[in-house]
Amino acid sequence: MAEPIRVVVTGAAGQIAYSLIYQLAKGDVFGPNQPLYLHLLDIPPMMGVLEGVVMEITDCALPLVKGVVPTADLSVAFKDADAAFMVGSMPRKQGMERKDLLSANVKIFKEQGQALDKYAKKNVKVLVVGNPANTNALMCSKYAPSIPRENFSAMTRLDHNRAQASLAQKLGVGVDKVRNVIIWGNHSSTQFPDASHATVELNGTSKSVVEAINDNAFLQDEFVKTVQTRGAAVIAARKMSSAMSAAKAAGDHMRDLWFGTAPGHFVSMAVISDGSYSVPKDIMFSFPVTIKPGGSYTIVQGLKIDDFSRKMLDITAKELLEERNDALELCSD
Ligand SMILES: NC(=O)c1ccc[n+]([C@@H]2O[C@H](COP(=O)([O-])OP(=O)(O)OC[C@H]3O[C@@H](n4cnc5c(N)ncnc54)[C@H](O)[C@@H]3O)[C@@H](O)[C@H]2O)c1
Ligand SMILES: O=C(O)C[C@H](O)C(=O)O
Repeated sequence: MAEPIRVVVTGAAGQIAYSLIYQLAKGDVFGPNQPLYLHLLDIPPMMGVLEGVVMEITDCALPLVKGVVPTADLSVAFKDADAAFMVGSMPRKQGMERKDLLSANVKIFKEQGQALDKYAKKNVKVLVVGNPANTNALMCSKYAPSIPRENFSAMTRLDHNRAQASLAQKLGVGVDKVRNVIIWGNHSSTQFPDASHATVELNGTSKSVVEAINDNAFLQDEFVKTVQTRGAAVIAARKMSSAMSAAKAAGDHMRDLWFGTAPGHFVSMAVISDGSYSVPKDIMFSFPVTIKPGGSYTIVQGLKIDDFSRKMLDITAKELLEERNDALELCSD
Protein backbone atom coordinates (compact mmCIF):
# COMPACT_ATOMS: atom_id res chain seq x y z
CA MET A 1 0.00 0.00 0.00
CA ALA A 2 1.13 3.55 -0.73
CA GLU A 3 1.99 6.06 2.00
CA PRO A 4 -1.15 7.87 3.19
CA ILE A 5 -1.86 11.31 1.70
CA ARG A 6 -3.47 14.24 3.49
CA VAL A 7 -6.66 15.52 1.89
CA VAL A 8 -8.34 18.70 3.11
CA VAL A 9 -12.06 19.37 2.73
CA THR A 10 -13.19 22.83 3.80
CA GLY A 11 -16.84 23.43 4.57
CA ALA A 12 -16.74 19.87 5.85
CA ALA A 13 -19.99 20.12 7.79
CA GLY A 14 -21.88 21.34 4.71
CA GLN A 15 -23.94 19.77 1.95
CA ILE A 16 -21.34 19.19 -0.74
CA ALA A 17 -18.82 17.83 1.72
CA TYR A 18 -21.37 15.28 2.94
CA SER A 19 -21.35 13.60 -0.49
CA LEU A 20 -17.72 14.33 -1.30
CA ILE A 21 -16.19 12.83 1.84
CA TYR A 22 -17.77 9.45 1.15
CA GLN A 23 -16.31 9.36 -2.37
CA LEU A 24 -12.87 10.24 -1.00
CA ALA A 25 -13.08 7.73 1.83
CA LYS A 26 -14.00 4.81 -0.39
CA GLY A 27 -11.28 5.41 -2.96
CA ASP A 28 -13.30 6.85 -5.85
CA VAL A 29 -10.98 9.83 -6.30
CA PHE A 30 -7.43 8.87 -5.33
CA GLY A 31 -7.87 5.20 -6.14
CA PRO A 32 -8.59 2.02 -4.20
CA ASN A 33 -4.95 1.61 -3.10
CA GLN A 34 -4.39 5.09 -1.72
CA PRO A 35 -4.86 5.44 2.05
CA LEU A 36 -5.57 8.93 3.35
CA TYR A 37 -5.98 11.21 6.30
CA LEU A 38 -9.07 13.41 6.02
CA HIS A 39 -8.52 16.94 7.31
CA LEU A 40 -11.98 18.43 7.81
CA LEU A 41 -12.19 22.18 8.27
CA ASP A 42 -15.25 24.18 9.25
CA ILE A 43 -16.00 27.22 11.41
CA PRO A 44 -16.23 26.95 15.22
CA PRO A 45 -20.07 26.94 15.46
CA MET A 46 -20.16 23.88 13.17
CA MET A 47 -17.81 21.71 15.27
CA GLY A 48 -20.75 19.83 16.82
CA VAL A 49 -22.16 18.96 13.40
CA LEU A 50 -18.70 18.01 12.20
CA GLU A 51 -18.41 15.61 15.11
CA GLY A 52 -21.45 13.80 13.72
CA VAL A 53 -19.82 13.61 10.28
CA VAL A 54 -16.71 12.08 11.89
CA MET A 55 -18.88 9.50 13.66
CA GLU A 56 -20.43 8.56 10.33
CA ILE A 57 -17.05 8.25 8.62
CA THR A 58 -15.99 5.86 11.40
CA ASP A 59 -19.23 3.92 11.04
CA CYS A 60 -18.67 3.49 7.30
CA ALA A 61 -15.74 1.21 8.29
CA LEU A 62 -13.70 2.10 5.24
CA PRO A 63 -10.17 0.71 5.30
CA LEU A 64 -8.51 3.52 3.28
CA VAL A 65 -9.22 6.09 6.01
CA LYS A 66 -6.17 6.14 8.26
CA GLY A 67 -7.37 9.05 10.37
CA VAL A 68 -9.77 12.00 10.50
CA VAL A 69 -8.76 15.46 11.72
CA PRO A 70 -11.82 17.66 12.38
CA THR A 71 -10.79 21.22 13.11
CA ALA A 72 -11.56 24.94 12.92
CA ASP A 73 -7.85 25.78 12.99
CA LEU A 74 -6.29 26.61 9.59
CA SER A 75 -2.79 25.60 10.72
CA VAL A 76 -4.04 22.12 11.59
CA ALA A 77 -6.29 21.77 8.54
CA PHE A 78 -3.69 22.64 5.90
CA LYS A 79 -0.64 21.04 7.57
CA ASP A 80 1.24 18.97 4.97
CA ALA A 81 -1.78 18.87 2.67
CA ASP A 82 -1.39 16.95 -0.62
CA ALA A 83 -4.79 17.94 -1.99
CA ALA A 84 -7.39 20.48 -0.92
CA PHE A 85 -11.06 20.79 -1.81
CA MET A 86 -11.96 24.40 -0.99
CA VAL A 87 -15.70 24.16 -0.53
CA GLY A 88 -16.36 26.15 2.66
CA SER A 89 -18.26 29.35 1.91
CA MET A 90 -21.79 30.67 1.62
CA PRO A 91 -23.97 29.25 -1.21
CA ARG A 92 -26.28 31.52 -3.20
CA LYS A 93 -30.02 31.64 -2.65
CA GLN A 94 -32.78 31.99 -5.24
CA GLY A 95 -32.57 35.24 -7.18
CA MET A 96 -28.85 35.76 -6.59
CA GLU A 97 -26.06 35.54 -9.16
CA ARG A 98 -22.92 33.71 -8.02
CA LYS A 99 -20.90 36.90 -8.17
CA ASP A 100 -23.24 38.36 -5.51
CA LEU A 101 -21.30 36.09 -3.14
CA LEU A 102 -17.98 37.77 -3.80
CA SER A 103 -18.09 40.14 -0.83
CA ALA A 104 -19.22 37.35 1.53
CA ASN A 105 -16.73 34.74 0.40
CA VAL A 106 -13.57 36.14 -1.18
CA LYS A 107 -11.83 36.95 2.08
CA ILE A 108 -12.19 33.32 3.16
CA PHE A 109 -10.07 32.39 0.15
CA LYS A 110 -7.51 35.10 0.87
CA GLU A 111 -7.08 33.80 4.42
CA GLN A 112 -7.02 30.17 3.38
CA GLY A 113 -4.56 30.96 0.56
CA GLN A 114 -2.24 32.39 3.20
CA ALA A 115 -2.66 29.23 5.28
CA LEU A 116 -1.98 26.97 2.29
CA ASP A 117 1.17 28.99 1.62
CA LYS A 118 2.36 28.50 5.17
CA TYR A 119 1.37 24.94 5.99
CA ALA A 120 0.61 22.85 2.87
CA LYS A 121 3.06 20.90 0.73
CA LYS A 122 4.37 22.98 -2.17
CA ASN A 123 2.98 20.49 -4.67
CA VAL A 124 -0.51 20.56 -3.14
CA LYS A 125 -3.37 20.46 -5.65
CA VAL A 126 -6.00 23.03 -4.77
CA LEU A 127 -9.51 22.80 -6.23
CA VAL A 128 -11.78 25.75 -5.47
CA VAL A 129 -15.48 24.91 -5.43
CA GLY A 130 -16.89 27.76 -3.29
CA ASN A 131 -18.52 30.51 -5.34
CA PRO A 132 -17.69 32.65 -7.18
CA ALA A 133 -15.24 29.83 -7.80
CA ASN A 134 -13.01 31.30 -10.53
CA THR A 135 -12.25 34.53 -8.71
CA ASN A 136 -11.95 32.85 -5.31
CA ALA A 137 -9.34 30.54 -6.85
CA LEU A 138 -7.48 33.52 -8.28
CA MET A 139 -7.33 35.20 -4.89
CA CYS A 140 -6.45 31.96 -3.10
CA SER A 141 -3.48 31.53 -5.42
CA LYS A 142 -2.45 35.20 -5.14
CA TYR A 143 -2.12 34.82 -1.37
CA ALA A 144 -0.15 31.58 -1.68
CA PRO A 145 2.81 32.82 -3.72
CA SER A 146 5.13 29.95 -2.75
CA ILE A 147 2.82 27.42 -4.44
CA PRO A 148 2.85 27.36 -8.28
CA ARG A 149 -0.19 29.06 -9.78
CA GLU A 150 -0.74 26.01 -11.96
CA ASN A 151 -1.58 24.02 -8.81
CA PHE A 152 -4.78 26.04 -8.36
CA SER A 153 -7.93 25.43 -10.36
CA ALA A 154 -11.62 26.23 -10.03
CA MET A 155 -14.45 23.90 -10.74
CA THR A 156 -16.36 24.11 -14.00
CA ARG A 157 -16.57 20.33 -14.20
CA LEU A 158 -20.15 20.41 -12.99
CA ASP A 159 -21.06 22.60 -15.98
CA HIS A 160 -19.02 20.27 -18.21
CA ASN A 161 -20.92 17.24 -16.89
CA ARG A 162 -24.22 19.08 -17.31
CA ALA A 163 -23.36 19.90 -20.92
CA GLN A 164 -22.31 16.33 -21.67
CA ALA A 165 -25.49 14.93 -20.11
CA SER A 166 -27.69 17.44 -21.91
CA LEU A 167 -26.21 16.54 -25.32
CA ALA A 168 -26.45 12.81 -24.58
CA GLN A 169 -30.13 13.24 -23.71
CA LYS A 170 -30.79 15.18 -26.91
CA LEU A 171 -29.04 12.48 -28.96
CA GLY A 172 -30.66 9.61 -27.09
CA VAL A 173 -27.32 7.99 -26.20
CA GLY A 174 -25.51 7.18 -22.96
CA VAL A 175 -23.39 9.99 -21.48
CA ASP A 176 -20.23 7.98 -22.06
CA LYS A 177 -20.79 8.23 -25.83
CA VAL A 178 -20.37 12.02 -25.81
CA ARG A 179 -16.93 13.55 -25.31
CA ASN A 180 -14.99 16.79 -25.57
CA VAL A 181 -17.67 19.32 -24.74
CA ILE A 182 -16.12 22.57 -23.51
CA ILE A 183 -17.05 25.09 -20.86
CA TRP A 184 -15.26 28.37 -21.53
CA GLY A 185 -14.87 31.13 -18.97
CA ASN A 186 -16.62 31.77 -15.71
CA HIS A 187 -18.68 29.38 -13.58
CA SER A 188 -21.57 31.82 -13.90
CA SER A 189 -24.43 32.58 -16.22
CA THR A 190 -21.94 34.10 -18.70
CA GLN A 191 -20.11 30.78 -19.21
CA PHE A 192 -20.01 29.47 -22.76
CA PRO A 193 -20.98 25.80 -23.06
CA ASP A 194 -19.60 24.88 -26.47
CA ALA A 195 -20.59 21.74 -28.36
CA SER A 196 -18.78 22.62 -31.56
CA HIS A 197 -15.75 20.37 -30.89
CA ALA A 198 -17.68 17.58 -29.20
CA THR A 199 -18.07 14.13 -30.71
CA VAL A 200 -20.59 11.35 -30.23
CA GLU A 201 -20.19 7.63 -30.83
CA LEU A 202 -23.10 6.39 -32.92
CA ASN A 203 -23.22 2.74 -33.99
CA GLY A 204 -19.53 2.38 -33.21
CA THR A 205 -18.49 5.42 -35.29
CA SER A 206 -17.37 8.79 -33.95
CA LYS A 207 -19.29 11.73 -35.40
CA SER A 208 -19.32 15.46 -34.70
CA VAL A 209 -22.13 16.45 -32.33
CA VAL A 210 -22.91 19.45 -34.55
CA GLU A 211 -23.56 17.11 -37.50
CA ALA A 212 -25.43 14.56 -35.40
CA ILE A 213 -27.80 17.15 -33.90
CA ASN A 214 -27.97 19.22 -37.07
CA ASP A 215 -29.69 22.12 -35.33
CA ASN A 216 -27.43 25.14 -34.77
CA ALA A 217 -30.26 27.17 -33.30
CA PHE A 218 -30.59 24.58 -30.52
CA LEU A 219 -26.83 24.41 -29.92
CA GLN A 220 -26.35 28.18 -29.79
CA ASP A 221 -29.46 29.00 -27.81
CA GLU A 222 -31.41 26.41 -25.83
CA PHE A 223 -28.40 24.22 -25.03
CA VAL A 224 -26.28 27.20 -23.95
CA LYS A 225 -29.04 28.70 -21.78
CA THR A 226 -29.95 25.38 -20.17
CA VAL A 227 -26.38 24.79 -19.00
CA GLN A 228 -25.82 28.42 -18.01
CA THR A 229 -28.89 28.43 -15.78
CA ARG A 230 -28.85 24.86 -14.48
CA GLY A 231 -27.50 25.86 -11.06
CA ALA A 232 -30.35 28.34 -10.63
CA ALA A 233 -32.88 25.72 -11.77
CA VAL A 234 -31.63 23.30 -9.10
CA ILE A 235 -31.85 26.03 -6.45
CA ALA A 236 -35.40 26.90 -7.53
CA ALA A 237 -36.42 23.25 -7.21
CA ARG A 238 -34.47 22.17 -4.11
CA LYS A 239 -34.36 25.54 -2.33
CA MET A 240 -30.71 24.65 -1.82
CA SER A 241 -27.85 24.59 -4.27
CA SER A 242 -26.65 21.47 -6.04
CA ALA A 243 -24.70 19.17 -3.77
CA MET A 244 -24.64 15.55 -5.01
CA SER A 245 -23.73 16.57 -8.55
CA ALA A 246 -21.26 19.19 -7.29
CA ALA A 247 -19.50 16.63 -5.12
CA LYS A 248 -19.39 14.17 -8.05
CA ALA A 249 -17.87 16.86 -10.27
CA ALA A 250 -15.28 17.78 -7.63
CA GLY A 251 -14.28 14.12 -7.45
CA ASP A 252 -14.07 13.89 -11.26
CA HIS A 253 -11.91 17.04 -11.42
CA MET A 254 -9.45 15.90 -8.74
CA ARG A 255 -9.27 12.34 -10.08
CA ASP A 256 -8.29 13.69 -13.49
CA LEU A 257 -5.62 15.87 -11.85
CA TRP A 258 -4.29 12.84 -10.01
CA PHE A 259 -4.43 10.21 -12.73
CA GLY A 260 -4.57 12.31 -15.93
CA THR A 261 -7.13 12.41 -18.73
CA ALA A 262 -7.72 9.52 -21.13
CA PRO A 263 -6.04 9.77 -24.56
CA GLY A 264 -8.16 11.84 -26.97
CA HIS A 265 -10.34 13.26 -24.18
CA PHE A 266 -10.30 16.76 -22.83
CA VAL A 267 -12.09 18.20 -19.82
CA SER A 268 -13.00 21.71 -18.69
CA MET A 269 -11.22 23.32 -15.78
CA ALA A 270 -10.71 26.95 -14.77
CA VAL A 271 -6.97 27.64 -14.69
CA ILE A 272 -4.83 30.72 -14.79
CA SER A 273 -5.08 32.20 -18.28
CA ASP A 274 -1.83 32.31 -20.25
CA GLY A 275 -3.48 34.32 -23.06
CA SER A 276 -4.56 31.27 -25.08
CA TYR A 277 -7.45 32.04 -27.46
CA SER A 278 -6.80 35.78 -26.83
CA VAL A 279 -8.29 35.49 -23.35
CA PRO A 280 -6.84 38.16 -21.04
CA LYS A 281 -4.00 36.84 -18.90
CA ASP A 282 -4.17 36.44 -15.12
CA ILE A 283 -7.81 35.52 -14.68
CA MET A 284 -8.99 32.01 -13.80
CA PHE A 285 -10.71 31.06 -17.03
CA SER A 286 -12.22 27.71 -17.88
CA PHE A 287 -10.47 26.11 -20.85
CA PRO A 288 -10.42 22.65 -22.40
CA VAL A 289 -7.39 20.88 -20.94
CA THR A 290 -5.60 17.58 -21.12
CA ILE A 291 -3.85 16.43 -17.98
CA LYS A 292 -0.85 14.17 -17.35
CA PRO A 293 -0.83 11.90 -14.30
CA GLY A 294 0.39 14.05 -11.41
CA GLY A 295 -1.62 17.09 -12.47
CA SER A 296 0.39 18.93 -15.11
CA TYR A 297 -2.15 20.20 -17.58
CA THR A 298 -2.03 21.65 -21.09
CA ILE A 299 -4.63 23.99 -22.52
CA VAL A 300 -5.86 22.37 -25.76
CA GLN A 301 -4.60 24.54 -28.61
CA GLY A 302 -5.70 25.18 -32.17
CA LEU A 303 -9.47 24.86 -31.83
CA LYS A 304 -11.36 26.97 -34.35
CA ILE A 305 -13.13 29.93 -32.75
CA ASP A 306 -15.90 31.27 -34.99
CA ASP A 307 -17.55 34.71 -34.61
CA PHE A 308 -20.27 33.42 -32.29
CA SER A 309 -17.75 31.70 -30.04
CA ARG A 310 -15.49 34.78 -30.03
CA LYS A 311 -18.37 36.93 -28.82
CA MET A 312 -19.22 34.42 -26.08
CA LEU A 313 -15.59 34.12 -24.91
CA ASP A 314 -15.26 37.90 -24.72
CA ILE A 315 -18.43 38.31 -22.63
CA THR A 316 -17.36 35.84 -19.99
CA ALA A 317 -13.77 37.17 -19.91
CA LYS A 318 -15.10 40.69 -19.34
CA GLU A 319 -17.09 39.48 -16.32
CA LEU A 320 -14.00 37.78 -14.88
CA LEU A 321 -11.95 40.97 -15.29
CA GLU A 322 -14.65 42.88 -13.39
CA GLU A 323 -14.77 40.24 -10.65
CA ARG A 324 -10.97 40.37 -10.36
CA ASN A 325 -11.06 44.15 -9.82
CA ASP A 326 -13.79 43.85 -7.19
CA ALA A 327 -11.94 41.03 -5.42
CA LEU A 328 -8.67 42.95 -5.35
CA GLU A 329 -10.46 45.88 -3.78
CA LEU A 330 -12.23 43.71 -1.20
CA CYS A 331 -8.97 42.00 -0.22
CA SER A 332 -6.88 45.17 -0.11
CA ASP A 333 -7.39 45.83 3.63
N1 LIG B 1 -18.23 25.42 -8.54
C1 LIG B 1 -19.36 24.75 -8.53
O1 LIG B 1 -19.74 24.13 -9.53
C2 LIG B 1 -20.25 24.72 -7.32
C3 LIG B 1 -21.35 23.84 -7.29
C4 LIG B 1 -22.18 23.82 -6.16
C5 LIG B 1 -21.93 24.67 -5.08
N2 LIG B 1 -20.86 25.52 -5.15
C6 LIG B 1 -20.53 26.40 -4.03
O2 LIG B 1 -19.92 25.62 -2.98
C7 LIG B 1 -20.07 26.30 -1.74
C8 LIG B 1 -20.55 25.35 -0.66
O3 LIG B 1 -21.85 24.87 -0.96
P1 LIG B 1 -22.63 23.91 0.06
O4 LIG B 1 -23.91 23.58 -0.61
O5 LIG B 1 -21.76 22.81 0.55
O6 LIG B 1 -22.92 24.94 1.24
P2 LIG B 1 -23.31 24.65 2.76
O7 LIG B 1 -23.84 25.92 3.31
O8 LIG B 1 -24.11 23.41 2.88
O9 LIG B 1 -21.90 24.34 3.41
C9 LIG B 1 -20.90 25.29 3.47
C10 LIG B 1 -20.06 24.99 4.70
O10 LIG B 1 -18.96 25.91 4.68
C11 LIG B 1 -18.73 26.30 6.00
N3 LIG B 1 -17.93 27.51 6.04
C12 LIG B 1 -18.34 28.80 5.94
N4 LIG B 1 -17.29 29.64 6.08
C13 LIG B 1 -16.20 28.86 6.26
C14 LIG B 1 -14.84 29.13 6.48
N5 LIG B 1 -14.38 30.37 6.56
N6 LIG B 1 -13.99 28.09 6.62
C15 LIG B 1 -14.44 26.82 6.57
N7 LIG B 1 -15.74 26.50 6.39
C16 LIG B 1 -16.60 27.51 6.23
C17 LIG B 1 -20.13 26.45 6.60
O11 LIG B 1 -20.10 26.47 8.01
C18 LIG B 1 -20.82 25.23 6.01
O12 LIG B 1 -20.67 24.09 6.86
C19 LIG B 1 -21.01 27.47 -2.03
O13 LIG B 1 -20.25 28.65 -2.24
C20 LIG B 1 -21.69 27.06 -3.33
O14 LIG B 1 -22.19 28.16 -4.04
C21 LIG B 1 -20.03 25.55 -6.24
O1 LIG C 1 -25.60 27.71 -8.90
C1 LIG C 1 -25.15 27.77 -7.75
O2 LIG C 1 -25.15 28.80 -7.07
C2 LIG C 1 -24.54 26.52 -7.17
C3 LIG C 1 -23.55 25.93 -8.09
O3 LIG C 1 -22.60 26.86 -8.50
C4 LIG C 1 -24.18 25.26 -9.28
O4 LIG C 1 -23.77 25.51 -10.41
O5 LIG C 1 -25.08 24.43 -9.07
